[in-house]
Amino acid sequence: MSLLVKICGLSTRETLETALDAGADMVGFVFFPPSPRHLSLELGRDLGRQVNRRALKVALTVDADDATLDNIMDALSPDIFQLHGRESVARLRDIKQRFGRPVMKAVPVAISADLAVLPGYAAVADRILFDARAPKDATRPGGLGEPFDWHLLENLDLKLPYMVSGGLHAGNLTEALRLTRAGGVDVSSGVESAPGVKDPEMIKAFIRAARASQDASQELSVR
Ligand SMILES: O=C(O)c1ccccc1NCC(=O)[C@H](O)[C@H](O)COP(=O)(O)O
Repeated sequence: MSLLVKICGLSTRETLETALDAGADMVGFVFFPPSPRHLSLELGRDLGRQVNRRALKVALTVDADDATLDNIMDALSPDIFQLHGRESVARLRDIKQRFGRPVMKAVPVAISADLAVLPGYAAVADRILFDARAPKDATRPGGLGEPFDWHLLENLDLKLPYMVSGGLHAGNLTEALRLTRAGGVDVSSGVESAPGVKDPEMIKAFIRAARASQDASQELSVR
């Protein structure tokens, strides 16, 4: 299974094109007004068209109601909904049934007890995204550029596909993958020159590093 690479929080045509050209598997679009990466529905529609099936479109929301999700569905037609709030297992089930799209549930991690939510979510979600738990005074639950202790996932036994995120960059993603054995990596701050400002060279460097890590892991597995 090849490593999935997600570039999240894209908000311009140029940097979206860079991510697609560099081979991102997933491109994430944030619909959460307090975020510096928040997109209007109009921009989401425009960027969504630009993707043109070259990657999976991920719509990122936080405790969004049905009307908000309806609007995002109409504008972006996401391949995956990434639910990054306090959405319950029942809410995940509702969203899957209402929109007929896979859902990726973000699970905030700071201590091992944070993993207690996994059995419930794993019964409904299609994929899990492990992210660093945001500080209590944070203005958003993700996209903060801080890692969590990847050792917390060392003994994880999860049948569901999962990604690791939180403070990743080209220089640390290999270690994150080694410790977590995640099937994908997700990044936002680590490819930005400033909050919400994606850097094309950093995007390319991250994807190069992810592919190099994937190749090295595959070489080891065939020895
Ligand atoms: O990116 C945001 O601004 C954001 C806002 C609200 C909820 C989640 C958000 N991002 C979620 C992501 O999938 C990020 O890629 C993930 O948290 C990693 O972010 P970073 O640590 O900045 O790489």
